[in-house]
Amino acid sequence: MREVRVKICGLKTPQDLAAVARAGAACAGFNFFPKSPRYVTPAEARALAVAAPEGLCKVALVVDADDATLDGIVAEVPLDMLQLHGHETPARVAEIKARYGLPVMKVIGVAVEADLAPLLDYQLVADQILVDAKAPKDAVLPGGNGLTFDWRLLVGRKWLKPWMLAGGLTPGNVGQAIQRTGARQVDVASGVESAPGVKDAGRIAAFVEAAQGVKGGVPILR
Ligand SMILES: O=C(O)c1ccccc1NCC(=O)[C@H](O)[C@H](O)COP(=O)(O)O
Repeated sequence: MREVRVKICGLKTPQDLAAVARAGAACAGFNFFPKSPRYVTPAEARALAVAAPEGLCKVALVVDADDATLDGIVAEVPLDMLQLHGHETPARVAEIKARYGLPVMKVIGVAVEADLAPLLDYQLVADQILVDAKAPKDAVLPGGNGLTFDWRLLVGRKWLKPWMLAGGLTPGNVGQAIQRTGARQVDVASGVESAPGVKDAGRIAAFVEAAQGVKGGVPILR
């Protein structure tokens, strides 16, 4: 069975990038949501992206971004994927994919089974799906809140596109999350930090090791 791919989201410094590369993560995420403690400007993200080792997938996280914002990011930062973490409709996902010619990963926030209803429509237009915990109504951030959701909602699901699991993952629970859901890709932001927006190289290494050390990855049926 192939290795679990890990994405570490919200990198801000060259030290973060070095830790991610050293740990053997597959993807690095740059966060362009201005209210986030993980926010980077396009210029800051560019400096990190150009220094990234070959083969590290560079992902831009945006939230309901308009064309002007996306134009600025895509023109400045060498990217491999766009992560849409807002309320983008399937039509908007298709529009962004066509406009920039980059693979697009659409995020679905999940708290209850009904939240998974739009999955089919999004799988028809996006290249990948990221299943994350749904942010509470009063949350400032639509993601990166360190919340988990009921992983049993994913068990036995048929997927048309590659998908990634996120939401409250940590070095301590990622192995169990992979075993319970059968995820082959995982994403983390706050679970590898010492404070909001401050990545911890030791936790990054421990997370990747825990994710890649899982044997079997067979979903446990309800
Ligand atoms: O991390 C943020 O600050 C953030 C802000 C706005 C939208 C999304 C955001 N983060 C998304 C992620 O980094 C992850 O994909 C995901 O939400 C998991 O976060 P966490 O539970 O902290 O691991």
